[in-house]
Amino acid sequence: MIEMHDVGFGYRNGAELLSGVSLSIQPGSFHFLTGPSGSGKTTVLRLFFGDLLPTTGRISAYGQDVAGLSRDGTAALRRKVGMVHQDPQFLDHLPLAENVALPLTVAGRQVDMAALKDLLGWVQLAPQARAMPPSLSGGERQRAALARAVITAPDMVLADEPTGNLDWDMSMRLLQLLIELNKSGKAVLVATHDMNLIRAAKAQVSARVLRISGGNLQLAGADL
Ligand SMILES: Nc1ncnc2c1ncn2[C@@H]1O[C@H](COP(=O)(O)OP(=O)(O)OP(=O)(O)O)[C@@H](O)[C@H]1O
Repeated sequence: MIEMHDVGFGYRNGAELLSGVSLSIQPGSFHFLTGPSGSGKTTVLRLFFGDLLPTTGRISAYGQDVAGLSRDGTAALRRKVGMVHQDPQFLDHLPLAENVALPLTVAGRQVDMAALKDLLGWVQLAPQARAMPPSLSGGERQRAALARAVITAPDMVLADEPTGNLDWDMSMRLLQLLIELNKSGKAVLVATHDMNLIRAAKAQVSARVLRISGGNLQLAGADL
């Protein structure tokens, strides 16, 4: 459904970071994206999210070239692709529940309060629904970001180092949520350098592990 075709990318002020990257994300698939710090994991996710455009090559989403999308088209793509950023940001003056519902409210869509309550329950944040973001712990922020990423019922969830600052127990809770999303049919793509997280996931789901190396993607070995 979302595909990179021979994509090259470099930030304006730097050398080419990615070259000849081709990757197809199929419905219901689970991918990990790994590689050293600075290799371009976040950049790949941002390209899939329509946040960056490739310098060369093409990204197609649902049969359409992402570079040709109008503003409304990009907004529509972002409702189909949920993104959990590495360091999720919230509007600090709004309670958690309103932050989670924001992708719907900014799109002028009705918020189904029962569904919002269920979603907060799913990420185990129902008691914090009225809490203000600055009072949340790191694990609560990551779970809130995941809830916000899936409130538009996307087909695909991108997560950038979602367990980066979490202890092992909280990392496992977050991983279970991602696995549940995948089992419900969503494609999941997780950028991480945590090999233990990848091993724990592979014990439960069939996941492909891709490594960025030399600006390209390679299938990681079976040793993981
Ligand atoms: N907005 C930007 N402008 C210029 N250079 C950038 C920008 N964002 C990232 N870079 C550079 O691009 C390279 C890849 O960054 P990216 O964040 O994609 O890597 P990463 O693999 O996700 O790293 P990490 O594991 O440390 O999060 C780095 O050298 C980074 O400094």
